Amino acid sequence: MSSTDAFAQYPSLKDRVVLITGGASGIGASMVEHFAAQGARVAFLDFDREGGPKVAERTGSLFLPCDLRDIAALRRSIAEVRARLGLVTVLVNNAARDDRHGWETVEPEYWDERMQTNLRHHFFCAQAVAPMMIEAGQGSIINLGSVSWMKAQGGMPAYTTAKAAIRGLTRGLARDLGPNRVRVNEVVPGWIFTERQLEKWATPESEADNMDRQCLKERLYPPDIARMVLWLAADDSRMVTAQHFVVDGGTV
Ligand SMILES: NC(=O)c1ccc[n+]([C@@H]2O[C@H](COP(=O)([O-])OP(=O)(O)OC[C@H]3O[C@@H](n4cnc5c(N)ncnc54)[C@H](O)[C@@H]3O)[C@@H](O)[C@H]2O)c1
Repeated sequence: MSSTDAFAQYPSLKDRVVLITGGASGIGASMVEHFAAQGARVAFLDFDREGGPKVAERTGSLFLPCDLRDIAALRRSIAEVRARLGLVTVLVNNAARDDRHGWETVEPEYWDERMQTNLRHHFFCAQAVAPMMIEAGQGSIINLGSVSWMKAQGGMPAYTTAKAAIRGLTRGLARDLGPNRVRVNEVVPGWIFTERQLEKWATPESEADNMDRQCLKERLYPPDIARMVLWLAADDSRMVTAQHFVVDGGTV
């Protein structure tokens, strides 16, 4: 990152139990690092058995291997987080996969798998942690959306459909859980230069096109998202719920 490495410390995050999905790489790994640096007690679920242990070792966090498409496994993992760390009061629903697919070739099985990867586990993780948040008297759930559908981006209709649905999930759950002091918000990343993006999709042309559309003429990196997520998790945002926050350098 070209900006400062200094970032805010939130006293309310110290010792808080935080659960992050997809923490083994990319934006999720940065969030694990940022929450650990706040003194939070962090657990993350991911099916990457190579990357997960490295992030866990670097940050002193708890890595539980889990394929989030398997709801029974997800529920077992979250019960284990509770047993080992205590009541989860911050959930970041981050895991997803932006595989490209042509609209002509999509079959029902593929469509369903895309929903399982990009949408379904967000709800079931929230369902599993909400009772802990209610017991604790507070909670913050942060769902990761995407600007792709807002920009009418093509080439991955199942992904953009799932990501658009994150907005509805966020607002519906915010209404249901608000009386119990559980907040639900969405962070919407623009194009964030993770290893996967650099490896898979970044070309000089695509980057130049994106930079033309950004007001701020710099690349965005995972910490730019992690720092917005910290604020939404902390008590500093105590009356903020049912909202979405776009972090994209001002893309039109
Ligand atoms: N990078 C971007 O430009 C960008 C843009 C818009 C939105 N987002 C969103 O931000 C979030 C993080 O994206 P990223 O770029 O860091 O992605 P990434 O691919 O770098 O990391 C995603 C992580 O989720 C894990 N994961 C995926 N499917 C899983 C499953 N079924 N079970 C368990 N773990 C699984 C992966 O192993 C990986 O560690 C996603 O929700 C993504 O849609 C990213």
